[in-house]
Amino acid sequence: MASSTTTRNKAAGPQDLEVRCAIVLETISSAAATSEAQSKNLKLVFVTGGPGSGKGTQCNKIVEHFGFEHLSAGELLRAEQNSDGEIGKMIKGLINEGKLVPSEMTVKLILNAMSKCSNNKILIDGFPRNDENREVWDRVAGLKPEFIIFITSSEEVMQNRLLSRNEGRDDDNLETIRKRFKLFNEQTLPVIKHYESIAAVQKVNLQNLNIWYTFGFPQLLNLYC
Ligand SMILES: Nc1ncnc2c1ncn2[C@@H]1O[C@H](COP(=O)(O)OP(=O)(O)O)[C@@H](O)[C@H]1O
Ligand SMILES: O=c1ccn([C@@H]2O[C@H](COP(=O)(O)OP(=O)(O)O)[C@@H](O)[C@H]2O)c(=O)[nH]1
Repeated sequence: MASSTTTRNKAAGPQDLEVRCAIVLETISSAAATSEAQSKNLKLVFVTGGPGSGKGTQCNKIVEHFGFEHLSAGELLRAEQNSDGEIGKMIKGLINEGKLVPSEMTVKLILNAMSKCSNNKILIDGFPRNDENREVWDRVAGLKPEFIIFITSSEEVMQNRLLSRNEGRDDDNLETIRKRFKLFNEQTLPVIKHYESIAAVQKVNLQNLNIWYTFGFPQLLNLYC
């Protein structure tokens, strides 16, 4: 409990109290989306891995070959950062600092996006990133993933990929990349460890694989989804 509070304070800052309250209120209404989601026989797969490990790349291939819908938490947040007002500014600031956006906001965006999906097979890319993310997800969404894909690579390879991916992202600079790696090691790896005790985690090293890995996923996807 104490560690979630610390993470929460670090991510949001005291000036965001008003913003946080608004988010919590909106989150309650997205609980309605959750019960609808449950009745759709949803199959969720979480896709995790360090920044630049290739999560988005593999997700695009899985969508192409296995008919999943791809929801990237980072992309949903980047779309939201352009919204007017304090919330957009807050998200932009946190992403550019390599910090996490408050969990309520991310969960709300994922649930809203899920409620618009007609597909019942959904990849959730880049979430949850820390224990507090997972707690809020479990509390608000209450949906367990069928399994988790965990993509690994060395930091050197991931850093080179991020610095040359040319997507115009402000957070793909050396200083922020180092902060994102630190956050991944300190906060995301423990969440993956947690999932290893309650769900199947498929770990795939794509460091030397210059191609997509879809050929490795069919058994899993057929088995679980
Ligand atoms: N297996 C791979 N081999 C070489 N380059 C890759 C591989 N997977 C992804 N990339 C490249 O690395 C960069 C980061 O990949 P991306 O899928 O955006 O990572 P993430 O979503 O994990 O941040 C992109 O430019 C992508 O084209
Ligand atoms: O659940 C999430 C997912 C992403 N982010 C923010 O969005 C950034 C980019 O995440 P994304 O998954 O798009 O990229 P990656 O860092 O994996 O390359 C992260 O560094 C965080 O600042 C967040 O706060 N919560």
